[in-house]
Amino acid sequence: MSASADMRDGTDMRDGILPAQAIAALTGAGGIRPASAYAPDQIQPASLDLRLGDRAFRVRTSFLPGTTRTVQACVDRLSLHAIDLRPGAVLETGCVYIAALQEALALPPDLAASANPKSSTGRIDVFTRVITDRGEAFDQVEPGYTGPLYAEISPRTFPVLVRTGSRLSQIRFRRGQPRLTEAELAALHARAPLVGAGTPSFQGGVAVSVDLSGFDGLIGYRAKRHTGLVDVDAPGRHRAAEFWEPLAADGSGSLILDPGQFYILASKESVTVPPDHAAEMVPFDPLVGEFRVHYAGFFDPGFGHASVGGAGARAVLEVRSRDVPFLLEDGQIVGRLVYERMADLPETLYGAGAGSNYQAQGLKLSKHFV
Ligand SMILES: O=c1ccn([C@H]2C[C@H](O)[C@@H](COP(=O)(O)OP(=O)(O)OP(=O)(O)O)O2)c(=O)[nH]1
Repeated sequence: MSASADMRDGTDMRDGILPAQAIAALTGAGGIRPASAYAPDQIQPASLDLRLGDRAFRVRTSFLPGTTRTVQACVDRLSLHAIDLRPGAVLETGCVYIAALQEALALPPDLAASANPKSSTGRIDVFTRVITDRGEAFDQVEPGYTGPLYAEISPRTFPVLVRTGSRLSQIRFRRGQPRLTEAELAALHARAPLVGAGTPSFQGGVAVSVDLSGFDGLIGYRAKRHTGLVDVDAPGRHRAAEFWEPLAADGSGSLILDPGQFYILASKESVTVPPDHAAEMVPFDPLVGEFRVHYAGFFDPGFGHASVGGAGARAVLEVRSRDVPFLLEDGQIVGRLVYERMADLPETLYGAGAGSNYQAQGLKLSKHFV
């Protein structure tokens, strides 16, 4: 019997992104090895949140292990200081940290995975990527990978307070190549619009543009500098005004992105992810401008879906300009949504559970702020 047949995950081995119940079954079969029992709501409709372990290392530089090294061997060479995360620790801006995660993997050969920051992590500009032993790319887990997972964490704007169990990243499990072709995307959109109204461009994913006309007079937020700490595990406990400068709509329909500044903006189109699909926002095209949108791109099945109270939800965009000031215009295409088939319908959709903080969102800061 093959390893994959040993590890039945409840999807009858269909190609696609594993839904929550299949992630639970994969865990039961030993394909995911959590150091302790999962936290409530740790399994999301199409992903698993990853928890920080007991220790982090401040390292001199970001790195990839390459085909021959383990992450620990690289940390042994580059570590400046070990930090105990159990009582909680502050991670400073501009520094790079590596922390072992509580979830290790022993994937069957037909399952790969990819990671992304949680949306709440991206919205506070904590740059987070997952690395594996012998890994040659960030956030990518090869089919059949057996070994530990680590998070590389680098707060860019706010210093953050984290602790053992904090959930900054999430992982999706994928069998086969479930990504929709342009023709399949167009057909799905024709059945029920994936973005707003009208016919978008489907090349390389569904085009998403930025709204700079204003939501109740606001076009977005610019992060303040030299702020206090954001406790990543304290939703609703930080005053937005201490961390963010609201950007009022001035009628120009444009915004000059200041290099080095971090912005929260929103899409012009409403976005929908049908329950039997998952989506990911990818940068539009590096050739269209010196700015980057999206650091946290997973969109859950059911996001924006009317059946779970999401109608009209916008995509929140995390935006920064690179080296030069850049003029962003209302309606400019800034990202693309890539859609993938689920291996099975998730038992719970985004918006149906208590832990869905961003269903039906407009221009929305992370859940930490009120
Ligand atoms: O760049 C992004 C990424 C995601 N989302 C939306 C779609 C996604 O379905 C939702 C929640 O994302 P995620 O599950 O990553 O957020 P979270 O931080 O875990 O929040 P929650 O507690 O609501 O799950 O936010 C965006 O608007 N912009």
